[in-house]
Amino acid sequence: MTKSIYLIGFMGSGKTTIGKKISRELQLDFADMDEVIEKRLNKSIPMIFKDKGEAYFRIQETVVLKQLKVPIIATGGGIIERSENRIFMKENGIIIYLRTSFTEIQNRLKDDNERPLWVNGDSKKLYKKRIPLYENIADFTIDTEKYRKEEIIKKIKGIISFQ
Ligand SMILES: Nc1ncnc2c1ncn2[C@@H]1O[C@H](COP(=O)(O)OP(=O)(O)OP(=O)(O)O)[C@@H](O)[C@H]1O
Ligand SMILES: O=C(O)C1=C[C@@H](O)[C@@H](O)[C@H](O)C1
Ligand SMILES: [Mg+2]
Repeated sequence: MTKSIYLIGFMGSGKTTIGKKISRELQLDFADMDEVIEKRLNKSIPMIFKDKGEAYFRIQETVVLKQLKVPIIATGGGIIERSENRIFMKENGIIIYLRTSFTEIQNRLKDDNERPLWVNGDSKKLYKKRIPLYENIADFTIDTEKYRKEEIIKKIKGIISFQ
């Protein structure tokens, strides 16, 4: 594999969960961008947002995106916000969008307090704004409500096997 697989989608779409499982099953290196940022700054995402603000987080996110060279990458939900990130992913990888409805995300994240923009922001508005961005850059789209996790993983493995 020369290109990375970038998993994209709204918060709670399963990028981290699915990415980790695939990398384990295929024994391919994996990076979760949020985890990389947290380790680098030695701070949790909520603390980064609280202490430094979203703009600072977005800068770190772009730096990490450009440095990571591993086969499977779980991005953060906001990776598509910057056009710079979208161009980079398009040029350097295969982009897989894990499509999930807002209702299902509400269900999955009902007890979450680790995602500042989910907890504090207008998440419905954010969701509506981002959907076209995910859709427009995706090379492949997988509906995470139509398929079980195992089936999603199988589909992604299929995509990888063609690279
Ligand atoms: N396909 C799925 N079906 C049901 N629940 C799921 C599915 N994928 C993930 N989940 C659950 O949704 C929650 C959020 O998943 P996860 O952390 O993988 O999302 P994410 O896309 O990485 O979010 P973020 O953008 O905030 O990093 C977890 O509790 C996870 O178990
Ligand atoms: O959707 C977003 O903007 C975010 C999603 C998470 O993965 C984290 O990257 C952070 O909480 C911001
Ligand atoms: Mg994640």
